[in-house]
Amino acid sequence: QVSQEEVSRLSKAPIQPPLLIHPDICKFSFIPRGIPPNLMPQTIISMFQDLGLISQYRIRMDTLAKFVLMTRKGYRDPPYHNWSHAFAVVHFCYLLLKNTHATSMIDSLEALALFVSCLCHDIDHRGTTNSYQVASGSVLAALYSSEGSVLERHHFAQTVCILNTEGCNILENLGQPEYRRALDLVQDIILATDLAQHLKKESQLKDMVKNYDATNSQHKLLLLCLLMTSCDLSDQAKSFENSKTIAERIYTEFFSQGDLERQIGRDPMEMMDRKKAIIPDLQISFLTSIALPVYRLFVCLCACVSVYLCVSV
Ligand SMILES: Cc1nc2ccc(C(=O)N[C@]34C[C@H]5C[C@H](C[C@H](C5)C3)C4)cc2n2c(-c3ccccc3Cl)nnc12
Ligand SMILES: [Mg+2]
Ligand SMILES: [Zn+2]
Repeated sequence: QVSQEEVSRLSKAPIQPPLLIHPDICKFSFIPRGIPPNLMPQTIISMFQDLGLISQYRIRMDTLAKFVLMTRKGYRDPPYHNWSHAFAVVHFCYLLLKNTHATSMIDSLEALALFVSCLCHDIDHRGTTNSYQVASGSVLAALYSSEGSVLERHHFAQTVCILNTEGCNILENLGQPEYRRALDLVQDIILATDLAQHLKKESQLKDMVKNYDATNSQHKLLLLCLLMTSCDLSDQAKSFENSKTIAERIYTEFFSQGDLERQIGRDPMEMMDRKKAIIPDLQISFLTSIALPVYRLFVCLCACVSVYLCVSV
């Protein structure tokens, strides 16, 4: 729980425009960690406001404040999958929604669902992977391993749990059909953050990008998943210094998991094994085989859509 005092302090604070919180906040090169952690909740509220989501969906300020604070509380503090990662992902999503054609390709409910998904996509992450949940026979594996994407199903369940907490339901003023659609979108988008699932969709994503059809709901969903993955990996799209710092946090998590796997008598994957992993090599293969293709797809999509927009105007 969060204290009523904290909620009312945040909900009564005047909403400053994002640029007043940090002059570089609207630049893709901005490192979100430049925002002090105690200012992150109000920066998120400021982004909600700037995207027009508060007025459009009649979100009560005290509800939004409690929702953001409960979400922050929902994150643990592993080296990488913590609140500051969630904030970095939300910030990139804000920039995407402000600066690219994405807004012409998705409607405002989808934008709301994407933004909320970015905030909540790793809630209660333990700093270990899906395969470790299954290998260690964790409670989450017992709950979700039959459907796969164990962690991501848990992140979504935690999100619903917060929305169902008294005074936290920021979607309460949506009509019933919109509410249903928003929750279904948040579920699909959070599930899309399982990289194993993203890799399986590679060919569908390529096809969507080539013949993007805004009336095709499958294309819309694939686009939202691509945007979500772009946000989740966005620390790799910044300065080398930032990418290196983030990779170090990720491998700290991976190697701790490798140590745990040894303790339960299992042989860790190379990228989890501090004795075998060569981080530069692993990062080059991650960037070339997973991260770069994501951003190339997005750039290609924007090119295709801007041609489409010029032609259709
Ligand atoms: C910099 C960087 N490096 C990363 C290197 C590797 C992997 C990774 O999960 N690899 C795979 C490789 C195969 C096929 C699937 C399932 C498993 C087997 C494990 C993926 C992730 C990495 N990652 C993420 C990230 C994004 C989403 C969830 C978790 C994380 Cl950690 N965000 N940034 C980074
Ligand atoms: Mg995740
Ligand atoms: Zn993430």
